[in-house]
Formats: sequence, structure tokens, C-alpha cells
Amino acid sequence: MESYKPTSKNPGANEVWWKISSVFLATVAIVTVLLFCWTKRRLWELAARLPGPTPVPLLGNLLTFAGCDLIQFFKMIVQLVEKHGSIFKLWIGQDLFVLLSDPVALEKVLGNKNFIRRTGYVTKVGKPFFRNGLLMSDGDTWRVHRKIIQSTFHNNILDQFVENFAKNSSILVQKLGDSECAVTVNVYPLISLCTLDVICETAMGTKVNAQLDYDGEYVQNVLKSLQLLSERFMRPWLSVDWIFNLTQLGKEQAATLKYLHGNVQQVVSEKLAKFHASGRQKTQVDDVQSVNRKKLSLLDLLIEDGQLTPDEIHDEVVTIVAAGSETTASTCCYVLSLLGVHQDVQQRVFEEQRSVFGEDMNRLVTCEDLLHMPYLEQVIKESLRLFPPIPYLFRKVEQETDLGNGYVLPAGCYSMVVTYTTHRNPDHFPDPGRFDPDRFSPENSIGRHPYAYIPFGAGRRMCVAYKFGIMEAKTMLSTILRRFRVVETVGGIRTLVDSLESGVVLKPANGFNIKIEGRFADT
Ligand code: HEM
Repeated sequence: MESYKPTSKNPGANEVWWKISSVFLATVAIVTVLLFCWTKRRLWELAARLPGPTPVPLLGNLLTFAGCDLIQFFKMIVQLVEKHGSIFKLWIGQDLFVLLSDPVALEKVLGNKNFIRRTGYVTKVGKPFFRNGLLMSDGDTWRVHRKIIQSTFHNNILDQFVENFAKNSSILVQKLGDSECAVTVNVYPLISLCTLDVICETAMGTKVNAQLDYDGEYVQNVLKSLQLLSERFMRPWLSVDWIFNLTQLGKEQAATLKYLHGNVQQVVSEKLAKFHASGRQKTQVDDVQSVNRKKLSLLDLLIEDGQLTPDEIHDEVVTIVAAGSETTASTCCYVLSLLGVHQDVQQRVFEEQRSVFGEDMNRLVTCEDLLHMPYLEQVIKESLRLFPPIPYLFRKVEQETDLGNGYVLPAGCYSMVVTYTTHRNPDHFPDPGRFDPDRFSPENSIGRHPYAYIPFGAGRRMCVAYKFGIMEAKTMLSTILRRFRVVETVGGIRTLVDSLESGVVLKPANGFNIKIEGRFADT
């Protein structure tokens, strides 16, 4: 039987055909919209009970951030928290974000072992850089990799890294100069080159000499790629790959990442070949002598472990290098800036250093020394409270979650934990804007809510290397503060606060400008 085909010779039949098609398409569209509304009904119902600014159709609250640069974006978030409180919602297009700064609510989200996915947006923008490393992965891949990576950050391995921290810190103080007159320096570029040297050597076992050869190709590409990552992150319209790839930013990122990934791939291949040729046995990380004898990098340990493929090892190494340099660098810079304003605290830190180093104030720090600097550690913790380098933590809320105070997070929304405002909650930190390292003395820390202070995150996805970060920061600060006094923080702390921008890490747009002078007379 011949099938019916509309032809131009039969205009009446054509019309009928178009009518049927239109009715069919309209029905499909209506059913799709109804199904969409049906699946979203619970999310919308629970969202309606949450406070927050009024959204506009389709765009939600996106216009609130229209035209914001990185500084204004951060300021806007802080203002919104001040206005709407420690739990409120924002609609970013069709996505619901619930911003949290309340420790009880944070525990329900960060402490939930099933909520390990970050947002689609963060993953999309970060993936070309970090590929499938720990920061971006989830599910079973993340679980297995996290366990393996965590074992490489064993205390014995960290102790062995202190020699490297100290050696690179001594290069840093040489770069800071030896003038006895006070000089004003933006310490961020110098300190971040030092942390880059440290992380490349400890993670990959390769020297990149960032401090001594700033113009080197590898160093320039790492710095450039981190800057490009920040810039893309704050431009949501560039999350669409084909748009991003057409922009100058996209082309520059492709070129820097091609170089970086190629470089790391080569290092991994060479180390693998060396390992197979050597017939080396797997190191028992709890055997101090074996660890000290071999002096292995994290990459060597991952290769010895044998569970990850070369590509997986590559992704983890790239992730560790990126996650481990800017975070520690900004931590050290905030501490120095705060000490420039709080001379009494600086003096106490210096006295503690004197008690550890005695007459030999210029020697390198050892891991034993680090155990005798509890006050410096309190200063670092208080600085991380006021200025957490990672100001937001994202999680996908996989199931409906009662926050216990009348609010319920709907399944399918995203939580955005605002670390900065969480740390400035007067219920947990009275007079929150005041810099007071004694808040972290052992006696004053008793009874504090475990989710009130989360510079390294919390729960299962907490920073895998927080001990590494603290030990490195202590080593660098001990080395700097024994050699220099921070005389002044240019413009005071207000200048820092007013220009905070949230790129890859939270830092002031104009850098950390401090006035330092040599302590030769004191030592
Ligand atoms: C003071 C320095 C540091 C700070 C403040 C810091 C902070 C953080 C934070 C807030 C997270 C996210 C946690 C979450 O989403 O809940 C994180 C994750 C991570 N950090 Fe750090 N970090 C520091 C140093 C380091 C260093 C030195 C390394 C590497 C040597 C490192 C490697 C990582 C990795 C790989 C992750 C991802 C963990 C996962 O998703 O399982 N961090 N860090």
C-alpha cells in the first residue's frame, strides 16, 4: 500500500499535515514542561521556604552579579550573607544554590558521606586543568584515589619534606634582600614562587627553580594557567566550551595547558621507566629509616604503589601542584600582613623563635623545631580564620536534608559554604573582626563547634594535605620572621579587606604590600 505523502499538488492535505504536526509538537512541548514542573515541584516548594533575594524568571538572581569584577563579586556575597543570614538561597538560572555559614547546617552537608560531588560548574571550568585528579573526581574513582593519595601524606613522609621546605625558605629570604633599612615589598609574587618550588620538588621530585629562574618556561606556564583559571571561573558565560575556545582566554589556556600537561607527562614517563629499571621495592611509609633513606617524592610513592595508571598519576600530580602552591602562599602573606599591624603578636612569635633557635638564629628549620612553635601555629590558625584562602566550598545535595531549624535543603540543589562569613560568626568567635591568636590556645579551643572553623574544609573531602600546608607555612614564616621584622602593613588591614578578590584563592587585588627590615641587630 502506498503511504500518504503531502505534495504541493494537494494544498488541502498539506494544511492538514501542518496542523497535525503543530498539534503534535505543542503537545510534546506541554508534556515536557509539565514533566519538568512535576520533577521540580518538591525543589520549588522547599526553595520557597528559604529566605533570599527575589529572582526574575529564567535568569533567577544572575543580574545581581551582572558587571561584577572579582572584587565586587566577593563583596556582594558578603553583603548578601549580612542581609539574608546564615542560610539563604540564590537562583543562578535554573540552578538553586543555598549559601550556608551556619556550623550546624554545615555539618549536615559537609559531614554527609554521600555528598561528595562538587558543582557541575566548578568541575566544568576546572576539568581542563586538573583533569580527573582528586579535586574534580567523584564516585568510586574519588574514593579509591583519595585513599591512595592520603597514604602518601603519611607523617614520616611529611617530616622528610621539612628539609625541602627549609632549603627553599632560605632562598626566599635571600630574595627578600638583606638591607638593614626598611623596604616596602609586595611579598606575594616572591612567596608564591617559593611555594611553587616546594610543591614541584615534593610532588614530582623535579627542581623548577622558580625563585632563581622566574622567566623559566615551566614557571611562566604554571602561573599563567592559574591566572587564566581564575579569570574563566568568574565569567559564567565562558563555561560553555565552544564559546570559551573561541576567546583569546581560551586560546591562551589551550596553549599553556598543552605545555604543562606535556611536561608532567614526560616527568611521569621518565620516573616510571627509572622505577622499572631499578627493581625498587615498595616503601613502607611507616618505616622511618626506609623513608629517610630513599627520599621519595609523592610521584615516586604513587608509582611504587602501582594501583594507578600513568594517566591517573599524571592527573593527581597536576592537581597536587596546583592545589598546593597558591593556598600556602596566601596563608603566609596574610600572616605577615597581620603581624605588621599587631606588633605585640609579632614580638611573641619572635620570642618563641628565639627559644627554639637560641644563638643560632640563621640555621635551617628541622621537623623537630616545628613541634616547639605552638604560638606560631596559633597565629597561622587565626589568620586562616580571618582570611581563609578558599572562601567557598561547593557540594551537590544528593538527598533532601533537614537542617534542623525549619529549613530543608531540597535534593538536587547545590550548597555553597561561605567559609569567610562562617569564620566571622560572633556566636562562635566573639568580636569576630579582632585578630586574637589566643582563640586557638588549647584551653580556648575546647567546646568550639567542629564546623565553626573550616579553612581546610571538613568531612570526607577535607584538604588531603592540611598537615603539609601547616608545616610548610610554619617553616617559611619561621625563616622569614627570624631574619626580618615586619615594620608596617601598607594601608593597614582595611586595604586588604577592601580589595579581596575570589579567584582560585582569596587574596587582595593589589597584593600584600608590607614594609620589612633586617633583624640583624636583634639576632
Ligand atoms: C594552607 C594551605 C591550604 C589550605 C587553606 C587548603 C584548603 C583546602 C580546601 C578548603 C579544600 C577543599 C575542601 C572541601 O571542598 O571541603 C582543599 C582540598 C584539597 N587540597 Fe588543600 N589547602 C591547603 C594546602 C594544600 C596543599 C599544600 C596541598 C597539596 C600538597 C593541597 C591539596 C589539596 C587537594 C588535592 C584537595 C582535594 C581533596 C579532595 O577533594 O578530596 N592543599 N584544600
